[in-house]
Amino acid sequence: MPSPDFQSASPTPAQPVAAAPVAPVRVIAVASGKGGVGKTSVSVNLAMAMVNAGQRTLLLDTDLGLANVDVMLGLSPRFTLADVFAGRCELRDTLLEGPGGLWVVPAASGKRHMTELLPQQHVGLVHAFSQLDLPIDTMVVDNAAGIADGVLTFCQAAQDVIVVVCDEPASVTDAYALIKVLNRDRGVSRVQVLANQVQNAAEGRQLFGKLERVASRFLDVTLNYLGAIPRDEWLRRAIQRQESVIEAFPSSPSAIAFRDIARRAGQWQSPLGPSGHVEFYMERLITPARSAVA
Ligand SMILES: Nc1ncnc2c1ncn2[C@@H]1O[C@H](COP(=O)(O)OP(=O)(O)OP(=O)(O)O)[C@@H](O)[C@H]1O
Repeated sequence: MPSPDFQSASPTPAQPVAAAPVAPVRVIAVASGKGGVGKTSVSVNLAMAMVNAGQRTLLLDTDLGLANVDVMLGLSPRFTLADVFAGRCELRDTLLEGPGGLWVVPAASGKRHMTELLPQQHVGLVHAFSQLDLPIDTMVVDNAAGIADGVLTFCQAAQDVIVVVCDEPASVTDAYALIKVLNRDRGVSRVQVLANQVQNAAEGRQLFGKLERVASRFLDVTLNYLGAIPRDEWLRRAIQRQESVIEAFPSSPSAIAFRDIARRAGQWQSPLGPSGHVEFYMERLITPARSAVA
């Protein structure tokens, strides 16, 4: 059983990190319910588009069973989250510097026990980020498929959740199941819907319409349509090259769409303060509020 306590991880040489910043960190969780719809592609390319837009960005892979952010970016992790949970290193030791200065925290693939973490270990991971002292503006969290406790905790702990759907009946029903449990069990009241692998713009809107009709009937949640990423052969080629499509083929249709999504995500209203639940970088939401009234 992995250690439930992040802070008790064995000491390793500290890596140089900058002084603690106080600005709030925008945390965006990417999830889908169904697997294989393109969550990791969205997380990697959204994060890269944010880096290109000048945002200091950290990409966290929480798919502890089938991690692949590092593979998609051609990175070779020395330590992963599995090592942190096993007490072999601290969270900061897993940090990798990716293309363009993108920070990456990789997960571990094929470690079966990593999918069996306790709820308090998921919460421990969320809190451990506050100790990183990494100068970032944005964090993108790539989640596992399904609606397991870890997915729900990481989505709840983010300020915004992007649910990725594609034009398959199971994708829409699983996305609805995820939104339902996030709303009813975790109090998530706003979800961004991103249609992936669409043939045209109308297909994306139709997918959103299907989800919105059921959600508005049965749930107390606001769904926003974030837009669509086209099915794009250039994206597949970029994956083969272990690069983001943003870097490999910047003028491809999917790269253009990702830049547009990143621009729109940058316009979302920031939270006015902590939500009162488990939350990434909670203290950075509190600090500016304090100084504002000082
Ligand atoms: N917009 C797109 N255009 C073309 N192909 C795509 C697109 N998005 C994803 N794919 C294809 O779908 C495959 C699965 O994508 P990805 O690994 O991002 O999905 P996932 O939801 O993260 O999967 P898992 O649930 O297994 O982690 C990719 O390898 C890629 O070939």
